[in-house]
Amino acid sequence: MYDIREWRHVFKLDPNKEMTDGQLELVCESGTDAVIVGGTDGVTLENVLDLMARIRRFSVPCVLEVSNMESVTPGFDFYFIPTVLNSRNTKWMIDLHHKAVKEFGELMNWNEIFMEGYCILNKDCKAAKLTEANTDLDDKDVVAYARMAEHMYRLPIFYLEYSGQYGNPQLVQKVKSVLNETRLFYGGGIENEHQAKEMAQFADTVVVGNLVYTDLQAALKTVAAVKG
Ligand SMILES: CC(C)=CCC/C(C)=C/CC/C(C)=C/CC/C(C)=C/CC/C(C)=C/CC/C(C)=C/CC/C(C)=C/COP(=O)(O)OP(=O)(O)O
Ligand SMILES: O=P(O)(O)OC[C@@H](O)CO
Ligand SMILES: [Mg+2]
Repeated sequence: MYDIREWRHVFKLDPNKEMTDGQLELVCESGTDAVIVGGTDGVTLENVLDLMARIRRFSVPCVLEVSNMESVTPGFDFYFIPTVLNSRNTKWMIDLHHKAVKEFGELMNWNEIFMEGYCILNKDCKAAKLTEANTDLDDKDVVAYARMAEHMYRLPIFYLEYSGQYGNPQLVQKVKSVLNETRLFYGGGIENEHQAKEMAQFADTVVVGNLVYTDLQAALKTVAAVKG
């Protein structure tokens, strides 16, 4: 399925974490809509190439979520570029992006590239620390970021990121209620089918990350929970 607007469930695999071929096969053949390759730290060209080549044995769509320029490589179906809307540092909103496009603009196939407006809400996660995210936000602040993503920046994806922590379903519902064109991705702390199903009521796309590494069987069950 190569239309990201139809994705309901995706797994996010961290190139900096170990996974056997058998485990990777279960993930790629699980019925998930796509596999995103991404992480905050330790992402290198070598570990991205290795994971991409191993995922490419399967037919599942495969995305690189760019977290640094050094690890960008051809060969993925899509490239997701995060911009952290609630960062206190313009580096993570626009500066790195400007630098990358200045250098590689000629090579970029814009049809494969999708911007993700991140709103990071778990103050303790690595991405929040790295990007100096202001996580001290109330629901109205988050809803305002969502509206900006859709109406001011016309971003294809608004990503509510709780990496490592299960978020607030009521907030996800509120955010969804103000989005029409922009797709709402929810990711963070999903540990079982129940949580995956709960967030799938409101988010367009549910992202399951760390559970793949901590409890693969539980992670696999989230696919049916979300896709029904
Ligand atoms: C040659 C070729 C094919 C070219 C392709 C063209 C292309 C796509 C070029 C890229 C152009 C471009 C504009 C790049 C942007 C450059 C860049 C570095 C932008 C910054 C991205 C950013 C804001 C990163 C910050 C961190 C972040 C938000 C990462 C997202 C992933 C995330 C939150 C993972 C969760 O963390 P995790 O590591 O899993 O944490 P745990 O280990 O605790 O679980
Ligand atoms: O690893 P978890 O907590 O499932 O989060 C998924 C994803 O949103 C991380 O970027
Ligand atoms: Mg992770």
